[in-house]
Amino acid sequence: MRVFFIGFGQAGGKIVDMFIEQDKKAPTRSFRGIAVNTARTDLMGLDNIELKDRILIGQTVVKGHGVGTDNVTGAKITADEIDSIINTIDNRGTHDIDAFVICAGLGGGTGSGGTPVLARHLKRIYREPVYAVGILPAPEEGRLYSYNAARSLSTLVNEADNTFIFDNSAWKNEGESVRGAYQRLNDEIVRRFGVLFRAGEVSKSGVGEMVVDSSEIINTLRGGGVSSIGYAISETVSKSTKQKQGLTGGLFRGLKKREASEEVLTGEDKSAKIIGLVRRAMLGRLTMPCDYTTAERALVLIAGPSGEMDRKGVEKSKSWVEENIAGVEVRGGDYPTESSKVAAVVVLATIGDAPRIRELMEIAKETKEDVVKSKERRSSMFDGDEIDPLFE
Ligand SMILES: Nc1nc2c(ncn2[C@@H]2O[C@H](COP(=O)(O)OP(=O)(O)OP(=O)(O)O)[C@@H](O)[C@H]2O)c(=O)[nH]1
Repeated sequence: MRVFFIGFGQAGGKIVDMFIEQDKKAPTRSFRGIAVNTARTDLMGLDNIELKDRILIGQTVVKGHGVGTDNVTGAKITADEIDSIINTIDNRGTHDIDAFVICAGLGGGTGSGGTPVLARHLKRIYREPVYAVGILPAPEEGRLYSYNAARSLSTLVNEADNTFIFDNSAWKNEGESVRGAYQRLNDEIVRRFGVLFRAGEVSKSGVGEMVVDSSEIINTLRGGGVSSIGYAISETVSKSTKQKQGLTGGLFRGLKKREASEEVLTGEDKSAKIIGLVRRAMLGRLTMPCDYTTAERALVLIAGPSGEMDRKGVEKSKSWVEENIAGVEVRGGDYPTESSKVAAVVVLATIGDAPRIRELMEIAKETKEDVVKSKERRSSMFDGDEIDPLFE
């Protein structure tokens, strides 16, 4: 899939910078990316996004210092400067892309406010789908972050074609600070979404047993709402791969009969391994912990050495996923990579129930009520006609 990434705000910019770094190491280029921010230093800290693709917005308002966790200002600045953002996107070229993906931390100000605004405009202008990767704040970051995230997300789900959620709190370790975990969390994000977004691209390693192209990803995400991703990886170099690599010529001929009977075994072995990986991906830690049985659609992707790809394994995995989710639409396929490991990604699309999002909405509601109450209290302090103001 050819993806145009937009990193909005600090978290988004860092993550897109990593996607571009990953793409530079890949045999073929699938990604391009820009970063948008109100903070100059955040933009300067990036390594892989070209300087001309880093856009500083809101200079006249916040003078390059960021919006300080105020997402209403983030949204306003983005709306005011949408033309210059779209111009940069146009200049970078959009004719050959399959989708836009906006990445942002939803708890801050710039990315949180800007992402829904940008999604709306991209959808208005381009035909390609617009997805978001939204990072949820950990509760320990405070209620303002949760409030921002809830407001941003509830707006975003109506603007983007689908929103992938990554929950910082589910991924940081016990006793670890969120900030201290950023690098590791970002690695996890880029690894998972890298496998997903690279699917369908032509690779030097050949084509898969069951090719999956970008239209299948797009159809999986068509339901909108929020989605979560599972991922698992295994060491490969199975017995059959070793044998194929090591046995040639006379030696190979001599062992042909034995190998033929082993092939059956290793064939089943390969299927079993893929099914096992897919189960681990779906039942393990998801980018957003949620009830996978409420997913409306799913996509199963296997990436790894071509010798490890197995049609039957993918088919069986798809059936297993289908038995376990609410909907019946399960797509899937595989593609070869030059890695020595097999990776499985399961996209659980359009999730019907996610306790973490319910919790976030609840915190936001309480926060809003508290803000209203405290405003009323404050203004009531100065109520009354007993004291005359100095002037009207
Ligand atoms: N996973 C991850 N989360 C991050 C990272 N940086 C910040 N966050 C989270 O993102 C939220 C804050 O968003 P930022 O991107 O820092 O804020 P911003 O969009 O730049 O907005 P302002 O700084 O308010 O102008 C918080 O919940 C942070 O925990 C990162 O590198 N990785």
